[in-house]
Amino acid sequence: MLRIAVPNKGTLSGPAAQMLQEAGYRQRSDPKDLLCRDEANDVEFFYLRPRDIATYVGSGDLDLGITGRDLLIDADSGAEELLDLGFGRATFRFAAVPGSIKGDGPADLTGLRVATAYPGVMQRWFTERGVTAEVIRLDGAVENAIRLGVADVIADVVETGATLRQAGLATFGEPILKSSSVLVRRSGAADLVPAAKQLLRRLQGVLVARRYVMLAYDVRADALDAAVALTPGIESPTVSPLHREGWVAVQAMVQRDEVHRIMDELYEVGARAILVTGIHACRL
Ligand SMILES: Nc1ncnc2c1ncn2[C@@H]1O[C@H](COP(=O)(O)OP(=O)(O)OP(=O)(O)O)[C@@H](O)[C@H]1O
Ligand SMILES: O=P(O)(O)OC[C@H]1O[C@H](OP(=O)(O)OP(=O)(O)O)[C@H](O)[C@@H]1O
Ligand SMILES: [Mg+2]
Repeated sequence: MLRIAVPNKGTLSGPAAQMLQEAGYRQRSDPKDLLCRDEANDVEFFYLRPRDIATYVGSGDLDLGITGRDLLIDADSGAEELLDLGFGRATFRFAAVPGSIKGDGPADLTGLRVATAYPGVMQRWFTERGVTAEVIRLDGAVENAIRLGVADVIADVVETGATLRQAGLATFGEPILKSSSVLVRRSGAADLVPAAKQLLRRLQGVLVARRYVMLAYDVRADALDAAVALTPGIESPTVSPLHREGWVAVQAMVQRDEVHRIMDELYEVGARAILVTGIHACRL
């Protein structure tokens, strides 16, 4: 039975379970459950702290896991990214009291105290740049470390930036990394077993279903080339004859975030009855 690690709490937990459900897997009904067997798919889900997931997968005790890219890098435990799952996007950034740091380059941090819940990410970042700084490991509420005099600078997850603003801090410098939820496996593991390949394909299918919509419209045959140039689809659009002579119906997948622009342009080339429908599942 395939063994998968899923976040049990926190930002990634709900969206991870939702995505697995959309991919056709059974998920726990009680948030206190730490194990859920999906007999039909021959998969067992273990609900774990997202920070621990790379450790279990890196050791080979679990086959695959869902965690954050920042947590994967921080753990440095022999697990590697297999697929970006697209939710839980955040940047990992330096922040300080505005004006308190003399510059925003790595060397400007020399000798400073940097508080973070991601000491592995930070140690590596400093080592790679040959900068000596003191990394202070905290568990959370890192923003408080500066006003409490424990650190000069923090390095933390920033999503909306609201937490930093409320603490009177501002980001500086380039983002340390861009994080997202990721599917991970043991580094350098042999080929995926069939059940793991199937899970990967299903998750890729969910990503496509989320990214694309189905567009259908009618257009005069003499404007078909112009319309199809706007909606080339994945392989090629489906074109079927309409009962009304000289008209055809077209169906093609288009990216959700482009659909309104494409509809405007289709209308301009003469397309009518332009309809958009969602895709619930997909295997390309
Ligand atoms: N707004 C956010 N706050 C915290 N983590 C976020 C946010 N957005 C995305 N993430 C990602 O979620 C992961 C951290 O999840 P984790 O469950 O450890 O912390 P959390 O969501 O802050 O929960 P808690 O602090 O309550 O334990 C990281 O990969 C991080 O990049
Ligand atoms: O940019 P924002 O949208 O404000 O989100 C980022 C903040 O959210 C998280 O804190 P969390 O609430 O998890 O508390 P913690 O520091 O105790 O983990 C994270 O550590 C940042 O502080
Ligand atoms: Mg947190």
